[in-house]
Amino acid sequence: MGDTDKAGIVYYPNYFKWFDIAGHQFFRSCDLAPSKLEAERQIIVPLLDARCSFEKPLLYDDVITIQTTVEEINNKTIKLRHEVYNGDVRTGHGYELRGWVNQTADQIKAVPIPADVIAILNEDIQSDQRQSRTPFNA
Ligand SMILES: CC(C)(COP(=O)(O)OP(=O)(O)OC[C@H]1O[C@@H](n2cnc3c(N)ncnc32)[C@H](O)[C@@H]1OP(=O)(O)O)[C@@H](O)C(=O)NCCC(=O)NCCSC(=O)c1ccc(O)cc1
Repeated sequence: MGDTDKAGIVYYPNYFKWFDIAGHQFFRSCDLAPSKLEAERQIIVPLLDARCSFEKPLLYDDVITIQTTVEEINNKTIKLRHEVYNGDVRTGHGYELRGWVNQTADQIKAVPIPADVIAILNEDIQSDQRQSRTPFNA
């Protein structure tokens, strides 16, 4: 509701907010919750790059679903692909590139993604099982 303008059309920055929420949901669904990464590994996953293509309008009262999958695993970054659906109709898609970054009192530095995390993320690439589907009200 609060995500639309007076005419009832969704305001575009909301897509990036939904991407952020869906990305966090995705990491939680893989047992890689950002709060856990920070507490247990001193790792944060800041956004380095993002993109969105807007294909169809979204209106007041539409209930949307975000489908999130791993698009790329690089040395120190992960690219998540997000697709936004209103029912069966895709209204937009894009990506978030997140860094795998060690944060200590002294420094913030990207570091190589460890093998156990690569294995978890590869499972997502190879199967449809771990796609996070997050419903929102536009
Ligand atoms: C994250 C950084 C410290 C990494 O810097 P460095 O340690 O020098 O790493 P590098 O420059 O070598 O880059 C590491 C990798 O990222 C890639 N990279 C870095 N920046 C970019 C951009 N802008 N686009 C694409 N790729 C990039 C780079 O190519 C390297 O890739 P691979 O090695 O091939 O995997 C620095 O890039 C930075 O501070 N960037 C700004 C991040 C930021 O402010 N984002 C805005 C939102 S903040 C946020 O999202 C957040 C903050 C805190 C949290 O707890 C959670 C989230």
